[in-house]
Amino acid sequence: MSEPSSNAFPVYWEQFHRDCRALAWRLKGVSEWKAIVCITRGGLVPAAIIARELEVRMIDTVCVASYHDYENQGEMQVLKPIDASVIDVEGGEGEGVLIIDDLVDTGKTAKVVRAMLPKAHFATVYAKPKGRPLVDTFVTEVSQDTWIYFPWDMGLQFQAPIAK
Ligand SMILES: O=P(O)(O)OC[C@H]1O[C@H](OP(=O)(O)OP(=O)(O)O)[C@H](O)[C@@H]1O
Ligand SMILES: O=c1[nH]c(=O)c2nc[nH]c2[nH]1
Ligand SMILES: [Mg+2]
Repeated sequence: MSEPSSNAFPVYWEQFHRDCRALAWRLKGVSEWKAIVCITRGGLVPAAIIARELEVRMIDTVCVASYHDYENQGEMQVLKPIDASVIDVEGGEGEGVLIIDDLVDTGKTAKVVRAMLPKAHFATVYAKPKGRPLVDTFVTEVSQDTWIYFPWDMGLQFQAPIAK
């Protein structure tokens, strides 16, 4: 079991959309992107925004699960591999393929997916220091003891006044 995160980094929809657009700007011109592979489920929303901005229409998923319990990573399971039509793009190693995830934390997910397409470009919106060496392009780094709260995981609730 890992130490609980001591900092919280809540991300709102508007900020997330802006950060995904910033990532698209960084990726524009890096390569002629032939396909996007998004790592479910966290990569689905950024991949939709980036595919729209970079006009990529060939989109696939690689389905993995490892955080079965909040903040505690278990054994990595690959539920669905990358499709052969994407593996075969440009001769098989991932040249011109963009892999998208919402964040890299320990780097465990990135390591497993990178091994599937070694020449693909790996991009995330957020990165923590342990996983950062596995990412080619990202937008914002947060400390390792920060937990990022995504808008799709949150809801509105009453806040007690600060004075209380
Ligand atoms: O760098 P790591 O320590 O491997 O952590 C990063 C991964 O953890 C989260 O996914 P998660 O496995 O929780 O599944 P989800 O995307 O379905 O929420 C996140 O979306 C990344 O894919
Ligand atoms: O919502 C999340 N926030 C995080 O900081 C994180 N790290 C791994 N998996 C994560 N999921
Ligand atoms: Mg994920």
